[in-house]
Amino acid sequence: MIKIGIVGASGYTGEELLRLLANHPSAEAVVATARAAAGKKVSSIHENLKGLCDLTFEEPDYEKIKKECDIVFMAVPHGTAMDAVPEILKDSKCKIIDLSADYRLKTDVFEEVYGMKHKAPIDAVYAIPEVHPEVNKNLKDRLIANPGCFPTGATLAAAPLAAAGLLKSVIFDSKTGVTGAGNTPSATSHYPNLAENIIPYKLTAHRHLAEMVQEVSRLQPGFENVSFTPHVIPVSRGILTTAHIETTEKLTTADVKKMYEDYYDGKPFVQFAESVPSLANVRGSNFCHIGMEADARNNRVVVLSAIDNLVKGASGQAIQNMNIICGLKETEGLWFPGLI
Ligand SMILES: NC(=O)C1=CN([C@@H]2O[C@H](COP(=O)(O)OP(=O)(O)OC[C@H]3O[C@@H](n4cnc5c(N)ncnc54)[C@H](OP(=O)(O)O)[C@@H]3O)[C@@H](O)[C@H]2O)C=CC1
Ligand SMILES: CC(=O)N[C@@H](CCC(=O)OP(=O)(O)O)C(=O)O
Repeated sequence: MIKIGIVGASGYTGEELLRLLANHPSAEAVVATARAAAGKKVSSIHENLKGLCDLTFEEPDYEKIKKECDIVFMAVPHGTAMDAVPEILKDSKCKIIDLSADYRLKTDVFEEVYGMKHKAPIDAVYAIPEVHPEVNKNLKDRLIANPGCFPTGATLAAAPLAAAGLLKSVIFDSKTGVTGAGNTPSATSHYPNLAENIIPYKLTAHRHLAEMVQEVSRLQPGFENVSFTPHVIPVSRGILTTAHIETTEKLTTADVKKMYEDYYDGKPFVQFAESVPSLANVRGSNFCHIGMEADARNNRVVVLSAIDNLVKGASGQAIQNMNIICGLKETEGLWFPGLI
């Protein structure tokens, strides 16, 4: 059994890692840290895990984690993973999968976007497995930067057209559930503000834009004509992204569909919607559902992607990456449907 440590296990992504690992045939959580909840049973905070998880929250003790764990998931806020990552990697064989943004971007871009000095720059592998199959080949990599939730849905929506070099401009318009903001209450998540409402925010300069540009331009070198606007909607989970893509040539819906089917052939977690993808069909699962239509009047394609922000957008993708770097089947512990 692969032994897992989760740093930040009292939060949403920490809970989701524990929930998914409870059913993983080859991995088990052995350490769950949380400072405020230290000493409390995990299942007293995450009551959905009663009967499934017998761990007690501990203060983070990285020397102990290094001794007891093969894989460490960092499920902590941006700017705090970097405090622990060098210590965990030093004199140990542990591999780290960091769910925060600390290792997703080049250091200078990170410092500009997140407005903080990086305390411990280290090379990491940024891994959306469907788009970066090279992760499969590097079983020696020890630090995986797990992608952001919006960039996961956005990159999956644009990747086949980008890889074909067909992008002229892309506007990602995303609707997200409230858990994307973590478990600290805010005005946006306050029920009377959000119920029966949609709240757009960070209209042109969300921090995930840099990650989207990084990933799309990796597929289509030199392409940076990307815009992104997020909206919070009154659901707890899910991100539906509408990508308005201007292409360099006119395409039919059949052309685009074929291109996407070919690109995602053999990628089990990307599936195609019969008409349009819905959040309900992917909720709780690691699937990304995609739908598309070419605009017959001009060089424009609308591509939709639906993911669960806590699963494919965070903890599920982190376990998918763990499976890959541990040489397990990519789908292990993750092969189950959405809740509808
Ligand atoms: N929510 C989402 O949809 C997604 C989140 N992410 C990223 O995953 C990370 C975790 O997010 P989420 O679970 O939502 O966050 P939460 O705010 O829900 O939880 C954060 C966790 O980290 C712990 N923590 C906070 N500060 C520290 C610290 N300095 N050292 C050790 N532990 C700390 C908290 O407990 P305590 O303070 O008591 O120790 C808590 O357990 C973030 O970087 C987030 O951006 C990525 C993709 C999607
Ligand atoms: C609703 C809401 O506030 N969502 C968050 C999503 C960010 C997130 O989850 O962070 P990472 O994916 O970068 O780790 C936001 O827009 O900042």
